[in-house]
Amino acid sequence: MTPRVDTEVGPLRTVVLHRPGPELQRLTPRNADRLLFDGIPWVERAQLEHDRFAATLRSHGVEVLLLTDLLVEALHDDAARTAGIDDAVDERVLGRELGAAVRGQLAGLGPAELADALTGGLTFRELGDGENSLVRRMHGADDFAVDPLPNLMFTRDSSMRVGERVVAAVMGMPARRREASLVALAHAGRPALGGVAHTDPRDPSPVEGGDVLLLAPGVLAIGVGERTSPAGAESFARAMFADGLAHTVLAVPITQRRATMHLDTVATMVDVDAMVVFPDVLDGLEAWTITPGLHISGPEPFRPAAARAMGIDELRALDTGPAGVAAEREQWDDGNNTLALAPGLVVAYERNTTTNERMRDAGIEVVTIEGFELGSGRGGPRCLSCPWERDLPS
Ligand SMILES: NC(=[NH2+])NCCC[C@H](N)C(=O)O
Repeated sequence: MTPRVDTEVGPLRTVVLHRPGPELQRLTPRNADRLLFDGIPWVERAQLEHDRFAATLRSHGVEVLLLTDLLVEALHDDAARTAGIDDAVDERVLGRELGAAVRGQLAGLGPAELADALTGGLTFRELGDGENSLVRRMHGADDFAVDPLPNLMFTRDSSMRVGERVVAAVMGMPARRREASLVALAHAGRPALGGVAHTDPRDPSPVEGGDVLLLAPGVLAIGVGERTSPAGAESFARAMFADGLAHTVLAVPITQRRATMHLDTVATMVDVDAMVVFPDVLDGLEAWTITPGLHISGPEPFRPAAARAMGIDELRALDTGPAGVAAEREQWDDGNNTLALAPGLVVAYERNTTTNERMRDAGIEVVTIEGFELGSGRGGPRCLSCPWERDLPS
């Protein structure tokens, strides 16, 4: 039977994570902004935190698939190798001659080394000796000939599973564009896992997984803001309806700024009828309701619209603490970005003490992990995980 994911909170069986690797080693104060990091992580420590996160999931009976393992396996296949290399080598940056040389260099690598190069990138210093190229001479030795993908560990954003379907995202930010094709490639090597289908390969409108919340079977919320555009939400809704994967899609406007880059930075589901929400947005959150045939109504307040679509009386909102500085600090540190292991059981960063306490007061069981280095890219347990299989909540 093909694994499936229908909700945010059904008992989690299998998840895809990416253990941060050589790509994090590339971050410097000069490139961090462009590569979407707010700090320079201590890499070994980030890996340790990630290993502990994976161990926490395993101790709750969750099978953990690591993206690098899938990718290396996929890169045994010639077509996959060519696709990965084609996507990584940008002739607009390298020019024709050097582009060909870099292709040749990558083609000579074994699957594991190629996976390292595709995720960690290549600097001009790391290119083999070769032709007398203006491009080579005019670039600094530490400039990137192939960009690294330091955000790859946020596996939630680059692909998502809705029902049986795995959808490769269309990434909104140039720094993350290649992640989605790399992830698609990694999964394509494992057809047993269900395969990947793009919403529509001709459609470039962005939709990132951090914006897509499976509120209940057949009911999706899509944040529209910095990463997902109205056109992306519309085409995603159309694709979901066409394949019978949703009966209602709620498009939820969120402020276009760094702190609220995805819907899951301000709200995540913690139980079948409850979310943890950043108090500053709680009252203002609205939704456009879209149903098959692209019938659109709204906007109206989000929670009643969501409850109606979900067929429940009320969608409970637990907040991050009283609006103000404390809540703002914890929202920035991904206090609202929880990963549910089952209804009423979530993984959260330890540091967000107020939010965690409030969730516990409301009867939610909170398992904490450290996230001091992992969080420097602005992502919490939900962003760091792409559920591959969940049971339906009972
Ligand atoms: N689903 C999420 N909230 N993901 C967080 C992604 C963080 C990443 N550095 C970015 O800016 O893209």
